[in-house]
Amino acid sequence: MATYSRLPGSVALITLQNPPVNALSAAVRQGIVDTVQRALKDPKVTSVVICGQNGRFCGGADIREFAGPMLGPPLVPMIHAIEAVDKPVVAAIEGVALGGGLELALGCHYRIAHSKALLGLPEVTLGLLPAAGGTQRLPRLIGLTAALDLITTGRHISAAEALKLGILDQVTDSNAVDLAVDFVRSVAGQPLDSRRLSTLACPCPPDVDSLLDKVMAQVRQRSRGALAPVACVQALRAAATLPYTQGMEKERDLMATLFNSGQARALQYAFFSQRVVGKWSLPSGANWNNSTGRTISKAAVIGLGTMGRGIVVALALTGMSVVAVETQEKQLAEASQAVPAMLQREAGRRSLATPPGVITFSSNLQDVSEVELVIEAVFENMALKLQVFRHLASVCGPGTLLCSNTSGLDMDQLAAVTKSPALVVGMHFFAPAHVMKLLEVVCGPRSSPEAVATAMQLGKRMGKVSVAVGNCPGFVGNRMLKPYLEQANFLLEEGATPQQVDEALEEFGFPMGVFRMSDLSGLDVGWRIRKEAGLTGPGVEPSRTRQGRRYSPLPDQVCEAGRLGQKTGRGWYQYDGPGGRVARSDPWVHIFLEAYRAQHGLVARSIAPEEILERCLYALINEGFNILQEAMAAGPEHIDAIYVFGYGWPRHRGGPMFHAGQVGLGRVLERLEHHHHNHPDVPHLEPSTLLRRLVAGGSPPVQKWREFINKDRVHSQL
Ligand SMILES: CC/C=C/CC(=O)SCCNC(=O)CCNC(=O)[C@H](O)C(C)(C)COP(=O)(O)OP(=O)(O)OC[C@H]1O[C@@H](n2cnc3c(N)ncnc32)[C@H](O)[C@@H]1OP(=O)(O)O
Repeated sequence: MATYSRLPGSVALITLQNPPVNALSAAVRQGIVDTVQRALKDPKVTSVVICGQNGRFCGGADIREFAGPMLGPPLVPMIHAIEAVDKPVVAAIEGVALGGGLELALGCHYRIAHSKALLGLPEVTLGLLPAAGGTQRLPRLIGLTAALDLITTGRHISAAEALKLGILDQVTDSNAVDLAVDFVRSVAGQPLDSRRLSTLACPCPPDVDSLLDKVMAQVRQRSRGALAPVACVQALRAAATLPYTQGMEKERDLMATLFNSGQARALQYAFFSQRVVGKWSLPSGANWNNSTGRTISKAAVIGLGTMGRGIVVALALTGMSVVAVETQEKQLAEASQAVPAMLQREAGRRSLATPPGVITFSSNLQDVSEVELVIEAVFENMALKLQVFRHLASVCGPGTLLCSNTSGLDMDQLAAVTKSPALVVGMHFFAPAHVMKLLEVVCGPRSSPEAVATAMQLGKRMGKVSVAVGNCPGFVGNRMLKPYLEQANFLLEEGATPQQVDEALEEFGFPMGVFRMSDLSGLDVGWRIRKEAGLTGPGVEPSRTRQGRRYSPLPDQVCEAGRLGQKTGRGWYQYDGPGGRVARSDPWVHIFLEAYRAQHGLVARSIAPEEILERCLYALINEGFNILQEAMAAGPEHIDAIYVFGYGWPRHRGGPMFHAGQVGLGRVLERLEHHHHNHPDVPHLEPSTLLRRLVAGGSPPVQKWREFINKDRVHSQL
């Protein structure tokens, strides 16, 4: 709703009220329409200020309402009516003015903001465009070039930047509403024509067409199949080339197409998934709301390889002091050069309010005795990690939280060698750890609510999307990746080339196909994990089966040929040299694949992109159903957030579990059955019991899956 009050000096104050972000729900829109009418009719009112309750102007349209029928007054005529009012209307912006919130402000005659306010038109991130006149008014106010940037990226900007761009008229460090009230009194009675943005011409550079073509090309390349950024450019072309009324018609038509697209639903689901995962819970009943984490001010990181360095930077960026330990002198010397430079770069990029914490480098594990939390980030080797944990247990006090940045090893085994297993949790970062948004917080069977809460809070402080997961091999992300990678290798055995597999996945929307990604991360990484699992290495027979299941030794053989990927200039592709970035097809790989197939009596066949996608993606999704069944993830949103934020799953496809729902669970089941029939020696293709149960239950939407997940799970940890 919106409240109305009359202040001394003939000012009407309209306050939007819909906590927590004063989203423009039907009730709020109705409230605005009614209160604006009241101000208009009241002869004692000469001017109007619109603000939001609790220091937040408006977070835009109420996204939750998008799923249902449109009720209440629509935004477009409401904003038109405000613009047409013949008494000055000022938007007093505190907190946020986003999406429809900023569009409402653009319909006002003046905009005044607090210096800490954030403004933006993030609709594109929800698969939409600013369709309450945003694509037509903003470019008329700040020019086409700046509007293209803001609307196609959806980025939030500071009040200072908004002032510079001309979106704001004034910025204040004190109360924005008070300033707006004073200001509006001072402009009462002045002409308003030039303040009505819809009546202005759109400032454009001389060569509008070439600018729009250039931006369209950039957007298409960046968006990897997403529709909304393209529609944003089309709407802005209309703003630059058509009168306002026709521009609005174009905006409306484009919005109608987007609004009903699967992509908008997927992106809105991704928005809420990101928030759902913050609300973790454990089977004990402990959850985000009833558990208190510790506030960490001093932490340590053990191991300063690529991951450890990134973690040190991520921690220091929160302002805490960090002890960075590396026992190998050469590695320590390199890290103590590299880490401060990384920190400086990242702090500059983020324009931080808090100065970064102090980092102390040491080769002595004893130096972590005073810290409150330790993150071990040594090599992915259980014996080594156990050794470090034993050492930590003797060096640190019994109240120190001990975390491991393992990507899939048993956290409970590590907890068992410590004095306080309840204070042990996994913190699985993704490379580069100071940049990547995802953090898997691995809850072992003995992890206490306090330990989980501390790790989740710390993740949030580092700006991560933290997802609590259960303790199983590979946790959630890497466990699902395994059948995906396995299928990619099988497809090579059967006749595909690395390029064909990568192209199908990139066309789907992944930034990189599996083989390009493997070259980037290094083929030795997976090889070492497989060696640790006894699947490869000296003494292991190079056959195509392991423990009665199909196995492809292809990646082992490529790695053992010294082709480690980009770092050696050769992997699944060839590069210009070690460290090269541009992948080119390598005749060596094709000859190698032919020889391999001949050696194993395999006859190459032509494989369609559809089969590549089905086999890779449905195998991954199937494992997601197993994970849900075993409660290693609390819900499909958790898996989807992990894949969107950590594994490059295209956001406009929501995540693997959401995608399964969009494809149709029945279809996914049928194709898995088909592929399992053709490959009975691949257990990962055998449809999950949960998937079968969901299909038998009428394929409910993803939000209802929890009702079908077996309550008497064997391994329940979440
Ligand atoms: C005709 C159609 C026109 C569409 C135009 C639009 O306006 S589309 C919407 C554009 N607006 C946005 O995209 C803003 C989305 N919100 C945010 O970016 C952030 O929530 C925030 C406003 C920057 C606040 O961030 P903060 O970290 O402080 O809080 P949360 O993100 O955790 O949000 C708190 C709760 O509020 C819910 N919520 C936020 N925005 C909206 C919204 N626009 N509609 C509905 N609900 C919203 C959010 O889901 C959180 O809810 P919980 O239940 O507490 O999880």
